[in-house]
Amino acid sequence: MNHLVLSINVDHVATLRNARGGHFPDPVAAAQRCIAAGAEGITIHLREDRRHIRDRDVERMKAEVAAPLNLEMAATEEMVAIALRVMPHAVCLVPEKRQELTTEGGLDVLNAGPGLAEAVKRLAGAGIRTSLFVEADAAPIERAAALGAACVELHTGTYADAAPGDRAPILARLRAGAAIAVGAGLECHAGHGLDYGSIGGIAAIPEVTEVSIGHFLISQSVFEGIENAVRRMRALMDAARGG
Ligand SMILES: CC(=O)[C@@H](O)[C@H](O)COP(=O)(O)O
Ligand SMILES: NCC(=O)COP(=O)(O)O
Repeated sequence: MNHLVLSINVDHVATLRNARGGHFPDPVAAAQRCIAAGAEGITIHLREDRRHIRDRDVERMKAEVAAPLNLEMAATEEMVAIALRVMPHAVCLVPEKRQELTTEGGLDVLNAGPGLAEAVKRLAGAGIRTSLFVEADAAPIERAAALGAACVELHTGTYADAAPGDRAPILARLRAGAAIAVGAGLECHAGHGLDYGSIGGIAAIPEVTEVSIGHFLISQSVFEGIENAVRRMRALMDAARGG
């Protein structure tokens, strides 16, 4: 089967750093270790409230990590300006609520105002691979293609949070969504909440070409080290992909 790219989200290294207000642990150093261990990209989410990743982290990540940088952000004027200045390899536009603990679902692409279309146009026009974080339904996926996005990232949080015995219908919806995305000419990515137990189902979807995984792997690093956690995830992905 085709290769599945693993992009590690290091947001929660910054969460730990910010807990004490200093410089340790450094999310850039963590990202470098992930790449050395076999990850192929780094994802960071610059939130409007800067609760974990901060502006300087975005700049350093671009300058100091030799791997494609995927910047997750809301489609606001402030964030678009930052992306156009830093020029990450990729931007994934996500919904964002200040009160949420984490991203709760896909973008409401169908009811989005002109700001979303304008953001896609400016980012894609600057040569940044632009993705929309969506639920695995035909309407938002097809609208993402119509807006000129290069990719969609399917929200896997509902699948990952479900009990293993309840996952089959959710996985079937993700599988169908991935086929719709590719049929619409989009690259199909997936992410949110994935762990060692849930990655197999997603990695086995051939249309999915990239996954981003963060909270679980950074947490698991406490027990087995970040390099081992990345290697183990990579091995599970490869096994699900058929070697
Ligand atoms: C868009 C997405 O799925 C996320 O992973 C998001 O970046 C998570 O944000 P937090 O890292 O703040 O939970
Ligand atoms: N886009 C998903 C992501 O970056 C990581 O999400 P999570 O594994 O931290 O839930």
